[in-house]
Amino acid sequence: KINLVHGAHRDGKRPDEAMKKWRGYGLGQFIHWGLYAIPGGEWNGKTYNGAAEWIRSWDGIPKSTYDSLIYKFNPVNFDAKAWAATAKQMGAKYVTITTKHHDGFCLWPSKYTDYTVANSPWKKDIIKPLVDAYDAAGIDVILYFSVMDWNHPGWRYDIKTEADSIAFEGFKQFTRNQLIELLTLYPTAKGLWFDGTWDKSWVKQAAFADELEQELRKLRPGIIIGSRFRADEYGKRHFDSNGVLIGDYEQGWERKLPEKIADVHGNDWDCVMTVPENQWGYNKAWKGHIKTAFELIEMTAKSVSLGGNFVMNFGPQGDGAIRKEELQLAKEIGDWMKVNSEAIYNCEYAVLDKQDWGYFTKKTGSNKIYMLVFNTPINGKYRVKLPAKMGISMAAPLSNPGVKLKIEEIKANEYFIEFNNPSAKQPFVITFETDTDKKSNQNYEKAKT
Ligand SMILES: COc1ccc([C@H]2[C@H](O)[C@H](O)[C@H](C)N2C)cc1
Repeated sequence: KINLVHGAHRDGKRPDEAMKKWRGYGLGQFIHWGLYAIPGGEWNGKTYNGAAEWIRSWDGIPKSTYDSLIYKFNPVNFDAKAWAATAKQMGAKYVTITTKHHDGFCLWPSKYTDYTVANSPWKKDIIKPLVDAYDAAGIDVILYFSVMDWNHPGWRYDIKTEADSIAFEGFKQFTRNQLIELLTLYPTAKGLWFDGTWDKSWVKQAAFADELEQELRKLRPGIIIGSRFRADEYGKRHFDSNGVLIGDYEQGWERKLPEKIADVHGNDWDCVMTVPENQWGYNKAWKGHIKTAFELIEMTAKSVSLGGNFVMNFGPQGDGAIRKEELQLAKEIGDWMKVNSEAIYNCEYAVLDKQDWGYFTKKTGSNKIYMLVFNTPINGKYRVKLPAKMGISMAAPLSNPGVKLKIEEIKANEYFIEFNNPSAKQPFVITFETDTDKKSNQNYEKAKT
């Protein structure tokens, strides 16, 4: 083990109530909204091929021209309650909202820069109504904050000269001021989601970032900060030089999912996912592969089955309305969650071998197991392997608990649960209970000798 001052200060899952609540969310919403939603991936009739929220970095647009988009920010169709209602009916338990993306435009009236909503035609705070609306809907709010700030004169990609160093010192104080301002203005926020922390300039600030993280945790006890905020003194990010996760949960799962439980190293984690292949901010061209509700539900099931949460991104339009395709997905996911969310909320890795028909989840603190079925076996028999001495009882469709499904023990600790569900067009859930004393329940049929 290397002696580290600014590596991880804790190992393993945080045991406190705030983190237990986070662990049980299952499904979340990401919102990417800002000036980039106005051009929506297009400029002077030409489409930008990168991610729409990165359009400022496109050679095709002078930076000052992009920056003057502030004078066009007037989202007449913005309705915080409507956004929260969409998330509520979808079944999201938390939302991560961009307060400031890389372009430096602040959706709150920060007093540390003029580049905020206060100096736009809209004038009003966007974050406050959103925090209030989501809090009222019972959806916890996490504030996304990009450290990299293309608008601030003190930002540097690396520190090469004395002048860089002086400028960046000012930038570091500005960043600290804005973070304290956000936690002070929006005290109900449950976490900070940091981005724009990969450049050398910030990676070299191990001591400053470590002290700042500790200051923020003292200011807001219980606040949740993931592995994207800071590097250790050797420049290691996410996992420190001893391989220990820095922060409260792993934030490396961006547009990708772990395959097996070993991939998550016993840590908390969530996956943040775009609906198109790689568009976070609003992009007019809704092109390439657009994930269906079925795919997004399967990613949610897979995430929870591996002990994580799944966060689906929304990129509201420049006028403040959520695009109809995203509203439709939210509706379809919500309809599925209405029937099956018991298998998602407050569930965890079931410590059972994955089977071809889908994913296992386990209700935290109970012996209830859920089988989330995405691939129905032609013979209607669902294979389940249990650890030795563990029994299985009362298998039933989650949507129809009165139906007792036949359980056949086909060999030691291996069972078929029979369920013919030919009309299934949507993923469905079978549930059963395990108990440690196998002798106690004889309702499974011994394999025919
Ligand atoms: C350099 O590759 C990047 C950098 C930043 C991102 C940003 C996206 O703009 C979005 O905010 C995502 C959550 N974040 C990682 C994506 C890819």
